[in-house]
Amino acid sequence: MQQTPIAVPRSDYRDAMARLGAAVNIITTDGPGGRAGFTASAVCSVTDEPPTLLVCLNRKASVYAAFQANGVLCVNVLAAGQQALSALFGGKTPMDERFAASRWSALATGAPVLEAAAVSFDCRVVRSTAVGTHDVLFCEAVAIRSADKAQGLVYFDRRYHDLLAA
Ligand SMILES: NC(=O)c1ccc[n+]([C@@H]2O[C@H](COP(=O)([O-])OP(=O)(O)OC[C@H]3O[C@@H](n4cnc5c(N)ncnc54)[C@H](O)[C@@H]3O)[C@@H](O)[C@H]2O)c1
Ligand SMILES: Cc1cc2c(cc1C)N(C[C@H](O)[C@H](O)[C@H](O)COP(=O)(O)O)c1[nH]c(=O)[nH]c(=O)c1N2
Repeated sequence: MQQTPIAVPRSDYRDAMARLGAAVNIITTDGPGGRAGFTASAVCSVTDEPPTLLVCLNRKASVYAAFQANGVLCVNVLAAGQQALSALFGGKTPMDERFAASRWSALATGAPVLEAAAVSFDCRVVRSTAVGTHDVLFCEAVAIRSADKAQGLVYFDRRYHDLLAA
C-alpha cells in the first residue's frame, strides 16, 4: 500500500536548513529598472560550460521588479569581516543607504561590483523558473573579478563565521 507523504512543517525545514552552511553574497543589479541589491545565501554553481550559476530570489522582495527589468546581476561574494554589509542588504533598509556603506564599480553589464568582495561574478540572466515563493535565476558569467587575497564568510546556525585560511 502506498503511503501519503507527510509534509515537513516550514519551521522544521528552516531549522534544518540553518545547519546547511553557505557563503553570503550581495546580489546587485542596475539598468532601466534602477539600482538594487539584496543579500542571498541561495547561490550555487550550475555548470562551467557555459559558466553558469543560480540565484534564488523571493518574488515578494522589494528588489524583485528591478531584477526582472534589468536582466543582469552581479554576485558579490562577501569576505571575512563583512557581516554588517550582509545585514544591511538583508533588511528593510532603503536602497540608497545600502549602497552608501561601500565602494562600487562596474565590469561588463553595469551591475554594481563591490570593490571589497572576495570575488564578483558579473552575469546576464539567461533563464528564470518560478519554484514556490522564489524565482530561480540562471545566470551566465560574462566577467569575473577576484581579490588578490581573501578570507571567507559563512552563514551557519543563523550566525556569521569568518573562514580564516591558514
Ligand atoms: N533563500 C532565502 O530566501 C533565504 C535564505 C536565508 C535567509 N533568508 C531570510 O533571512 C532572514 C533570516 O534568516 P535566518 O537564516 O537567520 O533564519 P530563518 O530561520 O528564517 O532561516 C533558516 C534557513 O532557512 C532557509 N530559509 C529561510 N527563509 C527561507 C525562504 N523564504 N525560502 C527558502 N529558504 C529559506 C535558509 O537556508 C535559512 O538560512 C529571514 O527573513 C529569512 O527568510 C531567506
Ligand atoms: C543571510 C541572509 C541570506 C538571505 C537573505 C537574508 C539574509 C540575512 N535573504 C533575504 C533578502 O536579503 C531580503 O529579503 C532582501 O534584502 C529584500 O528585502 P526587502 O524586501 O528589500 O526589504 C534572501 N532572500 C532571497 O530571496 N534569497 C536568498 O538566498 C536570501 N538569502
